[in-house]
Amino acid sequence: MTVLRPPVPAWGTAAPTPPAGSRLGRVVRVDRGLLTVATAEGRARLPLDPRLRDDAAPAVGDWVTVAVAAERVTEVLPRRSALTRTVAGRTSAAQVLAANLDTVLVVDTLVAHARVRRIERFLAMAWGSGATPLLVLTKADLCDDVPAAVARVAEDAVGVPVLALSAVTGDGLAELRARLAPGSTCAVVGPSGAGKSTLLNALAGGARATTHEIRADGRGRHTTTAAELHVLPGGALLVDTPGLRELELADDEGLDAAFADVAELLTGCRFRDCGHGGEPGCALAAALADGRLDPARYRAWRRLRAEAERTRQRRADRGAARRGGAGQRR
Ligand SMILES: Nc1nc2c(ncn2[C@@H]2O[C@H](COP(=O)(O)OP(=O)(O)OP(=O)(O)O)[C@@H](O)[C@H]2O)c(=O)[nH]1
Ligand SMILES: [Zn+2]
Repeated sequence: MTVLRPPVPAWGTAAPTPPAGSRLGRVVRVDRGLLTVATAEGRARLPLDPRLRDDAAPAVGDWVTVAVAAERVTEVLPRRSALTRTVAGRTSAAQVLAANLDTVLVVDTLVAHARVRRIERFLAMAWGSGATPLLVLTKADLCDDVPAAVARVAEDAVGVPVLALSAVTGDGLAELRARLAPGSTCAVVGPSGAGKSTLLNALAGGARATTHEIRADGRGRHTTTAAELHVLPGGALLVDTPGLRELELADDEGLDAAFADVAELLTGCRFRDCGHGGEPGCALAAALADGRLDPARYRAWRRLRAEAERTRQRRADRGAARRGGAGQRR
């Protein structure tokens, strides 16, 4: 096997035991058709065993087994957690963006957003992945009253730690680094312009290669599709996943966690199948009426729930079509 670079020094706190007779590796980069895998011997660019192609493709962060003699990845080991998005289009297949994450950094700015509304879906996505979300609020240098802004957001981000920082002054960066344990794996998600790239660069130091390239034909910038796992100076591992723009919830797994307050209220509805649309004894209606539930938060919950339901329905339809014997795979 061709050793390209020294191996990833920190193996992750939960490295599985390699199956007998094979070598264990972690996927650190995915390019079209080729995986860069770090093993104890070093990094290698390897193809996937053709027999595996019909299965879910490995993602950055996946633990895999490598057949040394054949120089190929033979097996993707079960994932502890996975950050997924639904691929746009008719099929709504879930694409794994990053596997085996411990922490998902949900990034937004402290400027001009008093509430957590626009990142609720990212929090839900983080909870749904099985990892623990950490809310990072950037551009503290542009915010007049950081503690007040943090307090407002923290109120809606139930159960999620909130950290404020500035990539310009460096304030708060040390606190964030201290939360990323050596050997743990994290990823960064958040809306456009939130400061994700800037934060990644600040965390990774020189370790991160640019993901923006100038197109040879002069038609402007494009973002490479490669996702990559970087080793941060402190020993934590960071998944760099470009293209998280068109986020859609793949399921409602994360919703109850992101909206724990709403989920709690729901248990009080008189009817178990309450549609919360004016039925008698609806606990949500009562909470809205007496101000315990913020109407905007309620609307956000309904929107995300409907989105998850549409995705679920499309998946079910697709599954039914496949079982119907059309014989079209993938
Ligand atoms: N003042 C200040 N500006 C910042 C900070 N962090 C990022 N910025 C600026 O905010 C703008 C957006 O930052 P990016 O890092 O490109 O944001 P992004 O989330 O990666 O955006 P997309 O690539 O569109 O997803 C840039 O002009 C940054 O220089 C900060 O802490 N303070
Ligand atoms: Zn109800």
